Amino acid sequence: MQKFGFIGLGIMGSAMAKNLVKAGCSVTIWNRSPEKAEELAALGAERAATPCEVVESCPVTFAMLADPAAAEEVCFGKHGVLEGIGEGRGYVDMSTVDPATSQRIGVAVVAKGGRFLEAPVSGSKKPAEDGTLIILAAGDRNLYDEAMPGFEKMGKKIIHLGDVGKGAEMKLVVNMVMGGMMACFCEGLALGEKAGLATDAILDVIGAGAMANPMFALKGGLIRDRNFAPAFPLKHMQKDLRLAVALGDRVGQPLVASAAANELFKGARAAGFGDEDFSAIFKTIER
Ligand SMILES: NC(=O)C1=CN([C@@H]2O[C@H](COP(=O)(O)OP(=O)(O)OC[C@H]3O[C@@H](n4cnc5c(N)ncnc54)[C@H](OP(=O)(O)O)[C@@H]3O)[C@@H](O)[C@H]2O)C=CC1
Ligand SMILES: O=CC(=O)O
Repeated sequence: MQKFGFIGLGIMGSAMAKNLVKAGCSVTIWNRSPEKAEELAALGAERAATPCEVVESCPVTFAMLADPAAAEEVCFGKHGVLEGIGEGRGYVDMSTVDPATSQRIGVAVVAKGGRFLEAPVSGSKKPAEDGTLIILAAGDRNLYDEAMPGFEKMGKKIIHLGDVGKGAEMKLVVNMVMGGMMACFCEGLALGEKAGLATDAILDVIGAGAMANPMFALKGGLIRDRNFAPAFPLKHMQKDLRLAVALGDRVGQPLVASAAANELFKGARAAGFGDEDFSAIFKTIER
């Protein structure tokens, strides 16, 4: 039986870990808020008391955490990953973070004798539930091969992009595009509604042409129905835009539209919509 650890059981992590358990893997889990581990424990996952305990007891551990601060706390904090990682053990951080955070974690894990891979994912709650994520791995090749049986239960497309940092960069590029698209989409819907056009008619026209895409098809109806239940929390999209804009600074790429989208998402967070779906940017735009 394949054995994996899983740290971080939020919207994404709980669905991903569930797919490992359902596929018959032995999975040891930890989440900061213990109640989120209950459903998985009922399905047969083993609970650990700390991240340290998870990595100590598993050859390969996956993590899916909110942001750079969370990823660092779980790695460097008391009873964290670094206290348990030993010779040859693997740590695969699937959280969306900036390349520098990922590299810091990777260097520390390797210094303790462990192996490190970053593997952020593209695809939201439903693809996580369906095991159809796109996994953007980078780092230790042997660990990539060893983690593959786990990846195959979580994703439909798994790629290795090079050294640690490249997976994070790819993820930030993709999500920056997604955030900008959502902002423009919501402005279009709000403009159309104020001009007296029916939302269904706008969605129908967009869906029939070159701009048709699964995100607009899914989110369009939910925005029309004012359903902003979180699949991808708005606070995480703003974090991704912030990190993408910082990457633009670092490499000297102007990001005029994306910086504006970041400001919109910052405003939506300040308005209290951070825990709603990122499509709740519509509520800030329509006011
Ligand atoms: N939702 C989505 O559609 C997608 C999300 N992502 C990325 O995946 C990651 C997880 O997203 P998602 O599951 O939606 O987010 P959630 O907010 O649902 O879950 C975040 C997880 O991080 C944990 N966490 C936060 N802070 C800390 C901390 N200081 N110490 C320990 N654990 C902490 C939370 O623990 P607790 O339960 O205690 O709060 C929880 O397990 C993010 O980086 C996000 O950007 C990537 C692709 C799609
Ligand atoms: O990060 C979000 C996603 O849908 O991908």
